Amino acid sequence: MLINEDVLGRIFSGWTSILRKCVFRVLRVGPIPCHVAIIMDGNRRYAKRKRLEEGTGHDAGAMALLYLLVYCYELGIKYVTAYAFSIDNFKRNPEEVQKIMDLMMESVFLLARLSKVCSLRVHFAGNLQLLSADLRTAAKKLMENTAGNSNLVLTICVSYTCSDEILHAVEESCKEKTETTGRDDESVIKLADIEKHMYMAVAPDPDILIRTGGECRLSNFLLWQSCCCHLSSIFTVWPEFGVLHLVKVVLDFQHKYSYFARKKNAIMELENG
Ligand SMILES: CC(C)=CCC/C(C)=C/CC/C(C)=C/COP(=O)(O)OP(=O)(O)O
Repeated sequence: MLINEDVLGRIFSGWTSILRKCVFRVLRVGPIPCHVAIIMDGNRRYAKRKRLEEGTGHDAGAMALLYLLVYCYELGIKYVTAYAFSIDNFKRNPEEVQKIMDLMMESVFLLARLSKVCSLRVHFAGNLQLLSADLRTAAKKLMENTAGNSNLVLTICVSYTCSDEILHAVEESCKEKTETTGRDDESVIKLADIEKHMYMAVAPDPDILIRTGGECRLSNFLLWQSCCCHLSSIFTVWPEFGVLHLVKVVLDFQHKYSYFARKKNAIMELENG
C-alpha cells in the first residue's frame, strides 16, 4: 500500500514545498481558475511500465490526487473534481473493481485527516446506490463531517456518468414539479430545475478539464458542465502528474483567459434574458 499517514507530512515540508510556494506566488499574478476537473487516466499503464503488481497503479493514482489537492489549496483553486470511477468501470475485472473500492475506503480516512489541515469539504457525486453499504456510509459520513469546511471543495465522481446524471436530474425535476404543481407534463420543467438536481450542482462549472494518459475523450464526464472550459489533454499518465504539469495547464488557461471570460459573460447574458 502506497498511501499512508506520512504522506501528508511529506507534502507540506521540505525545500520543494518552499520552491512550490514561490512559483505559485508568481502564478497568482494572473487569473487563477476557480474549478479544475480531472480524468485520471493511465494508472494501469503506469503499473505495467514500472513492472509493478497489478492494481498498484491505482494506489499511485490516489497519491497523485492527494498531492494535487495540496497544490490546488496552496495556489488558491477552490474546487477540484476527480473522475474516480465511472458506471462503466463496474464492467472491469471484479478483483480490480474491489481493489479500487478498497482504495476509496482507505482514501476516505486520509481525506478526513487532510480536511482538518486545509479545511477541505468533500462531496461524492454519482449513483451512490451502486456502492457497497460500507463505502456509502463512510462517504456520507465524510460529506457530513466536512460540510462546514470551505477553503477547498473536492468532488469525487464515483458510480458516475454524465448521461446518468442528466437522467437523474430530469427524473427528480419531474417528481418535484408533480409534487408542487400537480402537473406532470414536461413543459413545466425549466433549465434551472434540471441544473438544481444535477449531482454537480455543488460546484460551479469547471474552468479547466484535464485528461492525462494522452487521450482526447471526455468519456461521459461533465458533458453538461464543460461547454465553456479549457480542455487539456496531457500525455503523462495520471500517477506521474505533478506540480509542473499543473503550472503548465494554469499558464495555458491564463493565456486564453480573456476568450473564456468573454464566452462565459455572453452565455450568462443569454440566460438572464
Ligand atoms: C481518493 C480517491 C478518490 C481515489 C481514487 C483512486 C483512483 C485514482 C481511481 C481511478 C480509477 C481509474 C478507473 C483510473 C483510470 O485509469 P485506467 O485504469 O483506465 O488506466 P489505463 O488507461 O492505463 O488503463
